Amino acid sequence: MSRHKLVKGLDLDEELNDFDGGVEDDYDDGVSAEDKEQLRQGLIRVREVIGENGDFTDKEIEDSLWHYYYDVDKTVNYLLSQKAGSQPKKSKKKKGDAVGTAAKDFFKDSPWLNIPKERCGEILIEPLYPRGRLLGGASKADGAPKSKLAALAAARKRKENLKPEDDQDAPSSVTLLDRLGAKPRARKPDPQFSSSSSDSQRTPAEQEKTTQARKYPARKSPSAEALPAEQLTEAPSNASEDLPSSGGDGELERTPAAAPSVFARTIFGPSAESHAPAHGSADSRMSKSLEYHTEFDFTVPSPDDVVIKAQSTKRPAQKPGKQPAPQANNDRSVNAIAHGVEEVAIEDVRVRRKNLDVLAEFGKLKAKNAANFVVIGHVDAGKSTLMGRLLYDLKVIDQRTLDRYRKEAERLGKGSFALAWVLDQGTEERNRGVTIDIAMNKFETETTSFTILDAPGHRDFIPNMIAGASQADFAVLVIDASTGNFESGLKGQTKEHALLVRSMGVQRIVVAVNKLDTVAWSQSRFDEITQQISAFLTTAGFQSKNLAFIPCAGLTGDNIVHKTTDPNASWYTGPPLISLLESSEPVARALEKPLRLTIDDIFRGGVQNPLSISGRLDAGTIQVGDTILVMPAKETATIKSIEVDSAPSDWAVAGQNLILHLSDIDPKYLKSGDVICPPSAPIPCLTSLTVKVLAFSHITPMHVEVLKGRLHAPGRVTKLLAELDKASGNVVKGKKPRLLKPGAVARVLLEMEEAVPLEQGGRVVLRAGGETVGAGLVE
Ligand SMILES: Nc1nc2c(ncn2[C@@H]2O[C@H](COP(=O)(O)OP(=O)(O)OP(=O)(O)O)[C@@H](O)[C@H]2O)c(=O)[nH]1
Repeated sequence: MSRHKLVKGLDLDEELNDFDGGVEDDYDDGVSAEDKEQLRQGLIRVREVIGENGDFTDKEIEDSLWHYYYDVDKTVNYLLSQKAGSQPKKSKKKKGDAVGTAAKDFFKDSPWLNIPKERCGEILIEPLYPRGRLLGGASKADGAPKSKLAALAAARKRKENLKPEDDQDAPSSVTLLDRLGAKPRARKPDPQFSSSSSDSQRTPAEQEKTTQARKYPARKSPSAEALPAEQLTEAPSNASEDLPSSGGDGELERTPAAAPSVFARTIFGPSAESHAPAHGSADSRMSKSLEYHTEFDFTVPSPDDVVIKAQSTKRPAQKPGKQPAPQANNDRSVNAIAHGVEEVAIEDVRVRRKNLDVLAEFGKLKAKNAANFVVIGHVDAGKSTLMGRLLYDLKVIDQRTLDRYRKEAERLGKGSFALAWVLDQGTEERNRGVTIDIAMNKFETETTSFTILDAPGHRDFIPNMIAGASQADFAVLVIDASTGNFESGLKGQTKEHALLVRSMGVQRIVVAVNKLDTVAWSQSRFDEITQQISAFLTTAGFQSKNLAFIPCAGLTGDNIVHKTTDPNASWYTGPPLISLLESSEPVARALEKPLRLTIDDIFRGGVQNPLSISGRLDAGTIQVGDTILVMPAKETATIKSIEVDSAPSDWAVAGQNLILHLSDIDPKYLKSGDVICPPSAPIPCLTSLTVKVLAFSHITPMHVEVLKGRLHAPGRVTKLLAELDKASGNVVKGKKPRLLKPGAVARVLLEMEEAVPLEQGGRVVLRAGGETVGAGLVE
């Protein structure tokens, strides 16, 4: 399966945007912009529903909305019941009605309310102190009543000022992702329940601040904790009034047992009330008959923590203390993503560089030759079918899979595309019967390990074809030999593709004259096509010795892996396609050059690898633990692990197709087309470059898109500097070009809208208005 298709599917930005826990960066006065918008919309809707029925202030409505987590119905119910004075007062509450009507309403859609009485547990403890009321209310310390929102804002500000010491050294610009990665403070013992001396050493004012701050955690979902029964039955009031001073009588320090939540009380039903001793008595806190209740020291790990820890120690990847060291750059949010994921899954393993001599390792390997080839040609020439057949005949895909494809393709009325589906995995590709993006597949012969880059033939997807061509060592040009189609292909993408691959540095082409079954294996048709294509390719700069032609039919498998047995094709005595592929010379690898890898794709490589990239190593070597530089972002990252051709490896060399799992970088610094290089030898980032260009169509000073692999960057041809002699490359004197005609070679000046990672010798393609207008070399 295509690597691209296998690993795509993660939109980190989207995932990060989806994350809403603990984010405080965009809070203004303690209320996030999102909350404000929810409040604004909620207010409008509540006003619409209430109509004439209430003279509530905006603040009252907003406070109710806040507590009901923007649930308009519940807010309206509450407000109207307030107005009607129908809420039963606490003192008048019936025995056994511990939860109250409002709480039941709140949970009315919850199936667990119907628990048979005999299965209900019993709660024998009452809340240790009156719970904050529904809307919390504000501290009246300053004499003026504050709304819940104002209290929230104030609490947040106080919380900011009360950051623990270990946070104070952190840079002020802590990113969202850092927060994601931060160890949750909630895991620390709650000082309110801690009997530590440090707590008792704090001043009452400090303890008051802590209490206030803790009252307003980041909102995620309505919690039962926020809606105790008493709160649901009483008007908004000053919550702080209801809370005992944490620094006062020390009651809280002595009584760590939490009060039952509304959820618990709803589940346990009336028993909680009926068995509850008088509130505030010592018995209420330490009932002897309460088998499951023992004093719990919150400063030690909870039973859950113990179990989780025990489970985690069974997994080697979860070794505590193996977290990567904190990085200098604190908004390296990828680190934080990794941490965020690891908080809930598996802890990271520190990346250790083994200081391998990669070239020596590669020498020892005695690996097979490796070659990437791009399959090009006009739309519907039969490229995917041909490659599907190749993979099938080589037993890379089995009969069952092919039968399944055939069945599904027939169901869609596209039975003839079954083999193409081996490569075309996308739903849209299958529905439309058209390749859209490069599909990568691998196969091996005795001598060579091949990577197929199946390119789309349709003109709309030329940029994807260019991305594939940029990674290819040679090309297979597929030509539809059927009557009329060869001719239309010539006018279409057959020539354009051939020119493009040549421009990208490809020197060898195997021409598959396909669909010969449709012309009864006519030798004259084959000869005619060979002649025309050969003439074109040699003028496009391919040497005759680097051209090979083969008559074949991908659909029937003739001359693909096995020689045809069709009597009409007896005139052909040459080898099948696979032999021609194998005869390609091993590619010279730029092993000694500085590391260069153009990012092809960025994705989540798994739970342990939240950020991964793929691409072909153009030059140099790389090993696990290396620090790399991403250009043009100029950000560094660490190579956490490497996959070469989908197998884990400690190192990789030029010419290999890799997946690199990264750490210590924010994904926002990565995009397809960026270049990975060593910090000691960065690729230059250019805003202005001179290019020796071959014009495919007319070029004047104009806007163009510059493509190199997956790099697509807008720019402008600002000057036609000189026209060059095609043979010698020398400047043609006396000619100041104002326009380049198709076929002309010239030196042009390009100004880019932003810096692009390109260096001398880099091959680029220029496109404008959906057409390829030229291709060239950066000088
Ligand atoms: N008769 C015959 N039909 C073929 C042969 N090869 C492919 N076809 C048919 O040609 C149609 C197009 O085949 P594809 O493999 O999708 O062509 P493609 O070049 O990959 O198309 P794009 O990638 O979209 O440009 C399908 O209906 C195939 O069944 C062949 O050798 N003989």
